[in-house]
Amino acid sequence: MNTANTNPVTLALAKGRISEEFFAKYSSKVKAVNIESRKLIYQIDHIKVILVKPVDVPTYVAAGVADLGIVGRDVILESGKSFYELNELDFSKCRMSIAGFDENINLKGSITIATKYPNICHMFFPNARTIYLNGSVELAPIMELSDVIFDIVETGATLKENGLVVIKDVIDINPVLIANKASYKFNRVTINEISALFNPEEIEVLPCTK
Ligand SMILES: Nc1ncnc2c1ncn2[C@@H]1O[C@H](COP(=O)(O)OP(=O)(O)OP(=O)(O)O)[C@@H](O)[C@H]1O
Ligand SMILES: O=P(O)(O)OC[C@H]1O[C@H](OP(=O)(O)OP(=O)(O)O)[C@H](O)[C@@H]1O
Repeated sequence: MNTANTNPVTLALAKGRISEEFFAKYSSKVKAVNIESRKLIYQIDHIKVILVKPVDVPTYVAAGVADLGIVGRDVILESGKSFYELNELDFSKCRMSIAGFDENINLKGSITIATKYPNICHMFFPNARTIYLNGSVELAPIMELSDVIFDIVETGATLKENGLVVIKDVIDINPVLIANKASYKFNRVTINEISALFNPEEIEVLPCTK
């Protein structure tokens, strides 16, 4: 990743779907990354890329251990942590929606919502009771644990295969390039150059030797 300024920068990249789609999107420019590898640190010129569980990216960036992060807006909102948001990135797009069986349910009423995202859910549906689940959220209304779910929808296949329908689309989700506020203040030129690189895509990934 060539920029005029070469101050060292650490980028926490959400491991899994986002890192895979990030490397796929930049595949013509990216080399020496084996997606199957267990390696967690790569060096892209002066940028150290660390592969981090999505939910942990805000923790690394808020602590300033990573200057930059790339993670879904869902995770950013749920974390409640404060960063600068530099770029919305154009891959791994999805949306967060309310889904269930009854399209006429009153979403402003005292309903029960199962979700992996209780904080975001409370922002949009303050009257609802939320039940936290860590995955397979679609099961909750089927098993009568909740009235509806608040979850990520991409293709809609999971909802369809489980007989659920979208009742309300709530928010569009993209990966976002975020910056630690102090890092941005002291390293603004380098970080702005990196931010600009994410559109024209000039990235070369090399294994980290340290
Ligand atoms: N169909 C989808 N399902 C889930 N997340 C999606 C989808 N499409 C895009 N995303 C984005 O990808 C991110 C989740 O990636 P991934 O599924 O690899 O992680 P995860 O399974 O939530 O995390 P972990 O491995 O820590 O449980 C979300 O935060 C969201 O921004
Ligand atoms: O609209 P679709 O394309 O079907 O994608 C949406 C599904 O993908 C995610 O689940 P994930 O695969 O992350 O598994 P999880 O249920 O264990 O969170 C999400 O929670 C939905 O279940």
